[in-house]
Amino acid sequence: MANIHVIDDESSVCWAIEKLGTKLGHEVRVASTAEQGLDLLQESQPDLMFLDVRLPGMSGLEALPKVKEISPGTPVVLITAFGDLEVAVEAVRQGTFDYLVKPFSVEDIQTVIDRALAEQNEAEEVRPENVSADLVGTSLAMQEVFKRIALAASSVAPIVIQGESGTGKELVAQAIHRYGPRHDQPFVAVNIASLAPSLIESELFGHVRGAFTNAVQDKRGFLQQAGGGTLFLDEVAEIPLPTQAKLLRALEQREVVPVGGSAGEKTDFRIVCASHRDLSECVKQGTFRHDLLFRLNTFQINLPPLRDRPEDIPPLVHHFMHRLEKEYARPLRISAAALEELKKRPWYGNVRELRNAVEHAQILARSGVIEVEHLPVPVDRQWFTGTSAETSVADQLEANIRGWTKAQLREGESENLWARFQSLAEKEMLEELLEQCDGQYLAIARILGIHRTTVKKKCEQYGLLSPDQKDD
Ligand SMILES: Nc1ncnc2c1ncn2[C@@H]1O[C@H](COP(=O)(O)OP(=O)(O)OP(=O)(O)O)[C@@H](O)[C@H]1O
Repeated sequence: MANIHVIDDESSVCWAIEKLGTKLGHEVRVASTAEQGLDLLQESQPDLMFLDVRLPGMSGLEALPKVKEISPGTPVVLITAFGDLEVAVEAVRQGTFDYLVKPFSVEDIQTVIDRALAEQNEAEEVRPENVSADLVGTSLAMQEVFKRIALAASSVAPIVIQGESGTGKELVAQAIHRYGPRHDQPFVAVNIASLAPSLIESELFGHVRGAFTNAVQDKRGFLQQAGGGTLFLDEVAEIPLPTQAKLLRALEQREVVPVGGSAGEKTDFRIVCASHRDLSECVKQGTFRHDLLFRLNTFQINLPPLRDRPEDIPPLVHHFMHRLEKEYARPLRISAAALEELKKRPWYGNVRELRNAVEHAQILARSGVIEVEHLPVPVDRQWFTGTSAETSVADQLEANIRGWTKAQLREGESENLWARFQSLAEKEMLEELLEQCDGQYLAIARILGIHRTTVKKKCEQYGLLSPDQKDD
């Protein structure tokens, strides 16, 4: 039997925890203010405490250091109706065990009680400096994200952030850095998709003078620049396979060898990666090394698309409006109808699209009130997913195959039609894949779902070998 204290001014919360706790065989004592709770604590030190953040008089966060002083071994679960990133960070920083966002279910309470009593205070330290409210979100999904950011910041493990474009992956990476122990060291953000594929390796690892035609002097790469701090690799799935191998080596050995160099430079950076692609899928398709994913994916944060958390739209709109008010030094408001309209839209471009829409509307709203007619037209899904382009390529291919077949028949070239078509298609596909996969048969075999020796045989058959192609 454990001794549990609940400090909350909402009697229904006290009641629910008391009822469940008693049912589980624990002794539960309740208090409705922090002051009463501290008195209770002087009488008996509980095995677990539930503490509301918003209390009349002294707040839960103010009471927390006193609780820790009186009863240092007691795991504390913070309860908040207004959970935000700062609360999450502060909660973890102060060594609280967990925090619950209202409304929560009986199952949530039971999970927390079971975990706390089993583990007895496993919370870790994070630094509180530079707390900022850049990441906005009141939805439960975002509260979970804040909680994971706080936990990620308290460790130095590699982190993978997954989410559609515009969901705030870079902001999350910045927050992990800002709240972490390396916050006063560099934060180096690199969007791999924005680099020319042929330059990715030298941009990441640097190069020595003379390594290639334009390498007129030694250059430090992003990995070296991030030394001591955090390296954020956005769109990490776009790193070519050979460079992935080099990145893995650098992470394992904490040493960076510049392109054209022979000696490695010791470096120590924390790596945070992001991708809008499912990296496990990329591994299945052979475009991402499984050992690298294994190395990077110690802890994952998934950012839900904005359309799955519409309750975040009003606070985000007000956040962006507030920033514009400050930038343009003029008050800005939004009509209820315009806000309703924004809440209804699917936001395939996520928060970035919403931010752009607010900025667009602000320019047109000369009176300072954003109305429906000031909003831009919703952007088509295909614009973000590229499905229309892909469909039209597929359509073109189909049409071309029909056209080619007709032409062959017309010209009386029907002999071995199937074999001729197959070799035509195979050759083009293999040629493209050899280029994409830097000549590695194994990677091509994974993508095609056929055996490596078949790939090799076919490449030889079509004369696609070149002396500089590496055989994995
Ligand atoms: N929760 C949020 N609160 C406030 N601003 C946000 C939030 N999420 C995203 N933004 C804003 O939306 C824009 C896009 O965010 P960010 O660049 O972090 O997204 P991303 O997921 O990294 O996008 P991409 O994958 O395209 O690089 C930025 O202006 C960012 O400030």
